[in-house]
Amino acid sequence: MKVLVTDPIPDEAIQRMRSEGLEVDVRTGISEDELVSIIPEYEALVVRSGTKVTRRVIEAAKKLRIIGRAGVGVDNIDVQAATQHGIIVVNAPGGNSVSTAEHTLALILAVARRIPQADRSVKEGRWERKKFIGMELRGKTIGVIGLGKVGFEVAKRAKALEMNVLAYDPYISEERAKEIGAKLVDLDELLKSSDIVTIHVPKTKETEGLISREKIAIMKDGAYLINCARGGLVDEKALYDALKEGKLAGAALDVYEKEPPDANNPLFTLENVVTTPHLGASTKEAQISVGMTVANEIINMAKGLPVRNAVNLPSMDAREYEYIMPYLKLAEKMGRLAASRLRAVRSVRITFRGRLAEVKTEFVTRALLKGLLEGIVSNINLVSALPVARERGIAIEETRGDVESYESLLEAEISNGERSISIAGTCFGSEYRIVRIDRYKVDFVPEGHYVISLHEDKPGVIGRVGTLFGKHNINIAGMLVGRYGGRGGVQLMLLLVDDPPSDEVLDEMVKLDGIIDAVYVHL
Ligand SMILES: NC(=O)C1=CN([C@@H]2O[C@H](COP(=O)(O)OP(=O)(O)OC[C@H]3O[C@@H](n4cnc5c(N)ncnc54)[C@H](O)[C@@H]3O)[C@@H](O)[C@H]2O)C=CC1
Ligand SMILES: O=C(O)C(=O)COP(=O)(O)O
Repeated sequence: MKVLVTDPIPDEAIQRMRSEGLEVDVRTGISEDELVSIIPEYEALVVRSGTKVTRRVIEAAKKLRIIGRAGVGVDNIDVQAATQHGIIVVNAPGGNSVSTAEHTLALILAVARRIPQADRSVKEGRWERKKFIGMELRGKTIGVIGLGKVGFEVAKRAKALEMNVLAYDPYISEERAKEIGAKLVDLDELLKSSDIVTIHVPKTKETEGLISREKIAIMKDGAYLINCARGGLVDEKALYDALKEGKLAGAALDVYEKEPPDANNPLFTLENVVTTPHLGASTKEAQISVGMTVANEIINMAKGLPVRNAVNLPSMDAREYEYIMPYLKLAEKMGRLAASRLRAVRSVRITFRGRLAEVKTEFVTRALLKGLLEGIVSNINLVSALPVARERGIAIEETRGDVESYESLLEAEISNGERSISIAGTCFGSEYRIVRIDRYKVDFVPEGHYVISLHEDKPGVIGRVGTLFGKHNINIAGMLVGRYGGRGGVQLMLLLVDDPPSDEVLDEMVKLDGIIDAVYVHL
């Protein structure tokens, strides 16, 4: 896999990818035009907040399969365009939360005690002790907007400074807020009551301009505003006016509407504004953490393993992820097997039984659809499988239930409108097995070249098949006959062959006395 890195990440992360045989090129600081011209040769792209991964970049990419964001915010990546092109976007949630929270605290203390201004004054030869009167934090109220990973860590640290913590986050539970001693309130109440307002929400269509001129107007007089999340969440012009007029006592900003900002940004002329150049995540620890997370995701992808933190796929915790992994392989193989027997699939019903019914299974469904569609649609993967299946009008139904004799069972009933096939499988640790095809009980690891056929249960059929394959010099490595209902009737045969048979061999096989049909599938 060829990997392009366009923002600075630690050497350790680059070496990690190289040690797994990945070819890594580092080209930091390149323009969009340069990126567009070189992206076609790469399968993976690693960025931070500096590179803008626009639709134009994504459309120019010919082989790109994964974009790794060594950090959290993905607002610099056109995720929708990536999804449409089947490109997985991964980030590294949590790895930089503490560093960003610490930076937020540093900004709060800096603006409340006017440290940068005082530092400048001393270095310029003055001794202005009366000028730099600050505000004690103890007993003051801090309003945390967005009680996610960073917001939570900020709240925790504010408590240690003996502050009252209010939080506004419509997506978080009361219990989570209580854990940290924060009181959940609505946005207006938070703004009216807080001496310090700090923002920790992602930049989305919903949050853009969240702290508008109207919202600033309802803030407490003499309050401070801290933005260590994203530019564009705060109306910079309105913030400037509020600071200039003395409505707000000060602001501390790590992020800007435009990055890098224009040197003549009016906010930079104000004495009561403290600034840093998007440094929240810039610690050695955070960079190693997010860099290694993304490197490992890219290595997983290169090995054909699913990734853990895709923003355009559901996320999973580590235990669920481990449990579900073999089921992803199983589901994909079940999809392939079904596709070999049915052409245009119209409906898929998936049943998760046992422990599997209790975990997040969206990946399993996607893996099954991937197996079903990969022979028909190019560039199908876990990201594109679901939208592509929907686009093609495939009805997808998921149900859950109990099971006896296995810990978990995965069942799929797949139909093309005329015929259907039903397959069931299970996993034992990391090993996956198919245990039923239609009404036939089987038990095999679906790996390798298979010929699957139906035949009349009468003497001589299996011998004739053996002779045919022998004649064409195809070694039969394994054979399994799934019997249903005792002697006679129609039975299922699975042949594991060392080499794929040609269409002519399969035609010859179907013509043999007693054979009803036969298909080849690579599992
Ligand atoms: N300055 C820097 O270098 C860094 C900045 N960040 C930024 O900080 C922000 C937060 O990051 P994390 O805590 O890791 O993300 P997160 O996803 O853990 O937390 C975001 C929180 O915002 C809440 N939220 C979403 N929409 C909301 C709305 N309309 N109103 C109120 N709350 C809302 C969510 O429920 C969630 O709890 C992101 O914008 C991220 O990009 C993160 C790391 C470093
Ligand atoms: O992780 C984030 O969201 C950040 O804002 C950090 O950005 P950076 O990786 O330092 O460019």
